Amino acid sequence: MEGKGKVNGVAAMAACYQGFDPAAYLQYNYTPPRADFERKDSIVPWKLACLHRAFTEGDVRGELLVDIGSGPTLYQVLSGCEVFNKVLLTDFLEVNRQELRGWLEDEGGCNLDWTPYLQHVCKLEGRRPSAWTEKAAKLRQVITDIVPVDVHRPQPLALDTLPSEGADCLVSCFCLESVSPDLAAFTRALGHIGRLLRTGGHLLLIGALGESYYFGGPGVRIPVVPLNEAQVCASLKESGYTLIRLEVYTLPQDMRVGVDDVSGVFL
Ligand SMILES: Nc1ncnc2c1ncn2[C@@H]1O[C@@H](CSCCNC[C@@H]2Cc3ccc([N+](=O)[O-])cc3CN2)[C@@H](O)[C@H]1O
Repeated sequence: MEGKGKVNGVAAMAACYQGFDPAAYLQYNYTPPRADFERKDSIVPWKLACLHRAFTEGDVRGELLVDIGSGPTLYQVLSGCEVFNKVLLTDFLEVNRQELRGWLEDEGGCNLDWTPYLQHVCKLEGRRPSAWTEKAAKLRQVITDIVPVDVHRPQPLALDTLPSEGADCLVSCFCLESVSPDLAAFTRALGHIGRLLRTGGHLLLIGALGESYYFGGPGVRIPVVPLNEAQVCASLKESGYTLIRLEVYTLPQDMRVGVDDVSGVFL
């Protein structure tokens, strides 16, 4: 039964995603109050500060950074693009890959203005906010491709996508728990993406705690496997990772805006 449940669960998740609406999703999660750069306790500035620290304080740098399940967002690689020569973006849905290409081609074909994000990360880097145009150019220069991914496959990417030794670093934000029907599938997916990483490479994983659903568009309710810190740590250990640091952010009441039932964020 477990095997049968596994196939149906993953197939059912893929069916849920057919209604995913990038523009609505960006509106729900990447505009104020969740993305309010004037508020220290807003979620997006917290995430950007954690990613900035991870890519500048540790020895996390190298040739290739791969973002697993990019969705329609770029914030997850705004710091990493300064310390990796190549950045590969990936997503399961063509609509999201198209959204990312729209920004890359800089012809106004995207649904969110990333300027405040670029300016905020420049500030974190001690640069003047007007350096955001240089950061945008840097990002467009290092993003080598935007490719399909499926974390439920033992080989999540097409075989010839990565060099034989794998990626130096993976980043994955709010993806695995939102695409896995249960904890076992979440843990298996962690193992699958781990095989894309070279020995000694780093995984930066951002995810939701206590989330059981979210809206991927108007009326598009997508089930999520609710996780707590202990389960995240156990799944990482079980799929072969050594945990370096875990940080948890608890959502203030006014960040709970009805688009999901997230109670916290881990990184
Ligand atoms: N099999 C698959 N393999 C890889 N990617 C897949 C697969 N299926 C779907 N995908 C791909 O994964 C998806 C990634 S977006 C997932 C959204 N995660 C939940 C949402 C996000 C969010 C954001 C911000 C905050 N916050 O507190 O600030 C909270 C939350 C919690 N709600 C989507 O791009 C889909 O296209």
